[in-house]
Amino acid sequence: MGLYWMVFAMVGVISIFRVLWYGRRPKGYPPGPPTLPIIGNLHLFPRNGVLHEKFKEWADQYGPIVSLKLGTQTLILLNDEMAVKELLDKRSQNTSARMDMFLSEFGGHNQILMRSNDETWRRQRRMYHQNLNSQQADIYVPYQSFETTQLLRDILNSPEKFEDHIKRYTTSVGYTIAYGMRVRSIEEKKAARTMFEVRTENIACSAASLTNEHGIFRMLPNSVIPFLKEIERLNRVESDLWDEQYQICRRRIESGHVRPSFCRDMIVTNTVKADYLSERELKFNAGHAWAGASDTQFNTLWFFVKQAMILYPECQKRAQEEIDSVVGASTLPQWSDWTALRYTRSILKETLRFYPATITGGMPHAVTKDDTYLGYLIPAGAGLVNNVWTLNNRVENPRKFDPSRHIDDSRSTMESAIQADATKRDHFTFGAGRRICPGTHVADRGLFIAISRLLWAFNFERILGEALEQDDFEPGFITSPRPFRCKITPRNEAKRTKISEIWEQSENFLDENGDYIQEFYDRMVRGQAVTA
Ligand code: HEM
Repeated sequence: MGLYWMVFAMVGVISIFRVLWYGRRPKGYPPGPPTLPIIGNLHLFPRNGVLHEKFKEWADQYGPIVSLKLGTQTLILLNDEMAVKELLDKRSQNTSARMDMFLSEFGGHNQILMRSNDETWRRQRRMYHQNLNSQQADIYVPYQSFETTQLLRDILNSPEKFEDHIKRYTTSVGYTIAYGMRVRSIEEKKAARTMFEVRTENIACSAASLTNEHGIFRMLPNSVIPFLKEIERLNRVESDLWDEQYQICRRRIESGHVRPSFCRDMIVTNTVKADYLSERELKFNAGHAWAGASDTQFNTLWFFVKQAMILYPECQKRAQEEIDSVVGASTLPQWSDWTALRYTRSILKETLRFYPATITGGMPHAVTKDDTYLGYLIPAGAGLVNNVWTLNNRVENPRKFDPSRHIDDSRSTMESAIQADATKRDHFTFGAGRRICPGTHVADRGLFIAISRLLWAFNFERILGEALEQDDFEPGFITSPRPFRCKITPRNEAKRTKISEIWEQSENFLDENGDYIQEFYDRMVRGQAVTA
């Protein structure tokens, strides 16, 4: 009996010890804030959405790499350029996995952003490299140019709805690049509304993260946990959505119409056995290109209006003077003006640095095997955060919006990201290493064309008496400014007339549903200019 109780007591003590051990930072890990048993540092995570500021505070206090314990999981913040270059770029073979995430199990692990770096991810990624590289991205410039002509017309007609118009622009550009079809209006297009519903379902994501941290939930049947039912519903909605768009694209190919798109190119090039993707994987790849291109670019352009136009009117004026002298008052700027429009291009770079839509660094990379850096253990399974807010603010006078800091930099986002000296990167907004955003070429073009044309067309002014705080963000995985109002007017009467004329010409290429007519695609495929 005595022995029985002794064993029982020992097992009890060991179990309590083990439970209390959870959440503690083991010896040799990078430094970080003190932990509590079981929860680690979870209690220190702000509830009001200013996580990026907390990450910066920890970086300032503990140095270039900081470790955090989230229950049983470890998160490591990379806070300087050297850490990102060394760990995410140079050691990418070991740092391109994703953390074990419950959310990624839904949809059969087909969401490229969350999928770990297995064979299917490699094939999905390859499709992006093949079909959205810089030459391929050039093919889609006519879509982006066309869509800006509607953007200008929409803002001219209802300037107070500028936010909706920008959202339509990026959603339609994403849709045509993904599938070769347009979104004339988000209200009219159910698929676009559904895409945003699924994409912005943050509550489900944060609920699911609880399940990662407390693994016991993962053993229970999904039917007994209420938020899992919601995630399952969302994933069914998403799967049906991608299926529907894919089938439309497929039918168009079968009927012999050439609509340049990522989906079409994937279907056509999906012939190499070593890189073959199943139909379901193709559908998800196309769907996530659309989703990945829409809210990120929308929020970047919305931020651009906020600071470049409203809070820093002198930058607006300088860019307008540049556009007038380089391009001329009556011609719309083009993608080919990237090199000549130095200041305008710098406004884009500075917007991405100043207000990264992926403000907490996007999805953490994960470590496959134990490693060391600066003498600290980087344990297998830990998440590595490209701590973008901290990294982007490691410049002189960081909270001054100053495009001239990029004036001599004509590199594309990708060229800048892969250069040997990471301290010369323009910003860290698109990530790093093997998981860097594969949409950078498309984003450079779509954002530059929109920004230069908005500056060409309009004056943006602050509404007197209305408060507008510079660093006030909506919390979220993809952040946005808090909604604000501004006054938007054509720069002069000649611009007003020109915007209407350009839209009238553009409309000739649309059918009654607002989709492109065959001639648009024919000219695009032949490389002929389609619109202004
Ligand atoms: C302002 C525009 C954009 C921003 C700021 C942005 C940012 C990011 C970031 C930070 C990541 C994670 C990178 C990492 O893990 O290191 C990412 C991944 C991704 N982005 Fe973008 N992105 C943008 C536009 C686009 C566009 C236009 C597309 C598609 C056409 C796209 C498709 C993707 C995909 C598929 C991934 C997942 C890659 C993977 O996990 O392997 N993004 N993006």
